[in-house]
Amino acid sequence: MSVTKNGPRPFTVIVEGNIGSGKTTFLNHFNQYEDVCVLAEPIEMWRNCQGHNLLGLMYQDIKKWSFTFQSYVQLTMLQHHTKQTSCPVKLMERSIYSARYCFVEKMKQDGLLPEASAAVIEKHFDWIQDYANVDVDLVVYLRTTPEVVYDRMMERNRQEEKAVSLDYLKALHQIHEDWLYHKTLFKVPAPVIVLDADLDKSLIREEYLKCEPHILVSTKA
Ligand SMILES: Nc1ncnc2c1ncn2[C@@H]1O[C@H](COP(=O)(O)OP(=O)(O)OP(=O)(O)O)[C@@H](O)[C@H]1O
Repeated sequence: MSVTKNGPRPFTVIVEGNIGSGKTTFLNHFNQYEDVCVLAEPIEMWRNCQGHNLLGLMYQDIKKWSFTFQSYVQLTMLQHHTKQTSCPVKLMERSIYSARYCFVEKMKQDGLLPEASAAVIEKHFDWIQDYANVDVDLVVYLRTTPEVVYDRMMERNRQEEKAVSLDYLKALHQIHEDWLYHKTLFKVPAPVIVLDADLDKSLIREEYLKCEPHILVSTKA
């Protein structure tokens, strides 16, 4: 446990990357370690907010639902960041950071989130950063090319993602790149490990093993 301004918290790792970059697969690999608290697939919460599929609504009518969706994403991410665990390591799929820096930013750029709505999300985000325990220790960036993740997305054929275009994935890719690779866009919340996530499932294990020692630092594994 490291001690921050907000008290003790586990060594916290966030896993970031484009849609279809393999975040869930990466996180599932770490389920084998009992000292690691794995918080995967926040998408399942977005699909069921008291019976409402907010992800589906967002894709059906982005202008109408963007604020509702992003408010809920921010809440679910905050819940994951602050979730208590006795494990020395916490591994999270996405974070309040990618929600704000990648997705809210893209919606703003595209004029899909009114400025006043974006301002409210940003106010919440700033408050959370100042007063909640959302610090992280490591970012794992699953780096991909847009064409590869587009093929994966088509193959998995998620109902809600039918409207997602290659152009959208290219734009999201660029935001991830500028944020986590070139480090020119927004503040990076922790040191970044970059993995080649274009690799096929049969070869990606090697990449996982490369970063394991950096993640399991505080465990007995
Ligand atoms: N703020 C946001 N944070 C995360 N996803 C968002 C956000 N806004 C919209 N989305 C949408 O949620 C869906 C889930 O994408 P995400 O990359 O989080 O998971 P994934 O594609 O299942 O990950 P992977 O395939 O890498 O395991 C996508 O359709 C994405 O466009």
